[in-house]
Amino acid sequence: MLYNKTIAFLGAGSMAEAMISGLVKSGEIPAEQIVATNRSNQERLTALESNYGIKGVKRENLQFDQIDIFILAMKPKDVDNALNDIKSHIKPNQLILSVLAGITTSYLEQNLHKGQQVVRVMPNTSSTIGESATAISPGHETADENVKLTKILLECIGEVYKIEEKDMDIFTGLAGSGPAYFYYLMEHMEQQGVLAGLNIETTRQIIAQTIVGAAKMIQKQDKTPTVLRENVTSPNGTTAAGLDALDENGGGIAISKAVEHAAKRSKEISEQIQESLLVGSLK
Ligand SMILES: NC(=O)C1=CN([C@@H]2O[C@H](COP(=O)(O)OP(=O)(O)OC[C@H]3O[C@@H](n4cnc5c(N)ncnc54)[C@H](O)[C@@H]3O)[C@@H](O)[C@H]2O)C=CC1
Ligand SMILES: O=C(O)[C@@H]1CCC=N1
Repeated sequence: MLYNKTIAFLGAGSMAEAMISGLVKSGEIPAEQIVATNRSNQERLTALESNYGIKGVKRENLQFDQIDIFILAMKPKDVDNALNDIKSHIKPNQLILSVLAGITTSYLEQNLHKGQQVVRVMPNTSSTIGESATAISPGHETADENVKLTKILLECIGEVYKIEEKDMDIFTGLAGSGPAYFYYLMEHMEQQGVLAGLNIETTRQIIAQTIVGAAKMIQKQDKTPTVLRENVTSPNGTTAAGLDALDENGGGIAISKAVEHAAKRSKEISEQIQESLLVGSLK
């Protein structure tokens, strides 16, 4: 289903690169069938070409009729310009995936053709190594075969969860932004390792393996995080001392707030974009 498809990334930043890397590494789609374009940074396109074997194409040279799947990968604030730009070049049956935080399928549908095939997608940067947790929510008129195609494509870069669009904000707070929370945690753990005299590289690998191990315990066993946490925690032992410090310093609340605020920001972006559309239509 995938092997003959051509894919164009509109936007060539971090997220596009993560997806390109994962797709190319998967071997499920030939690199030369992947195209990336951006506003004007030719150097960036050349780097993507040489690193992944894909084609970097200037926007004015993009052959829209040769593309099966477009992936919108610009910042949410640039979506208006991007949709205006592509609308006259695409057909309603061409599949548009959008990875933009907060941009709803309704918004995409309102700004593209009637019956436009759209799917909202939320990957994360672990796409780079095929380990993303990616959500998909199809548009109102998107055919089942296109949802299936989207799922097959995104399974090349990790696990795919089909969710209701109303849940996209919380998914973004958990998984789209999620890797950053773990990196933040790692930065702080690393500082302590180094402060105690460990070599930074060794410390980093120790922490990474600890996180991988904990994550795999959840994936491979039918046990809750609470049970697994309790198994680590000996009465009056080292873990209890660590967890007490987390509690005393608002660790749990901080983590909850991080997810809550990221989800809230995703919702806010939707509202702001929708508002700007309304203002535009009143002009
Ligand atoms: N970075 C991440 O971890 C994740 C990002 N996203 C979403 O991915 C999108 C991109 O994020 P990043 O890659 O981090 O941003 P970035 O700033 O690294 O890249 C944005 C790219 O879009 C290009 N661009 C802007 N307007 C354009 C247009 N009209 N046509 C073609 N290209 C255009 C820019 O030149 C740049 O190459 C955002 O909407 C974000 O919400 C979603 C999930 C995770
Ligand atoms: O920070 C952002 O807005 C994007 C969306 C999810 C992860 N990065």
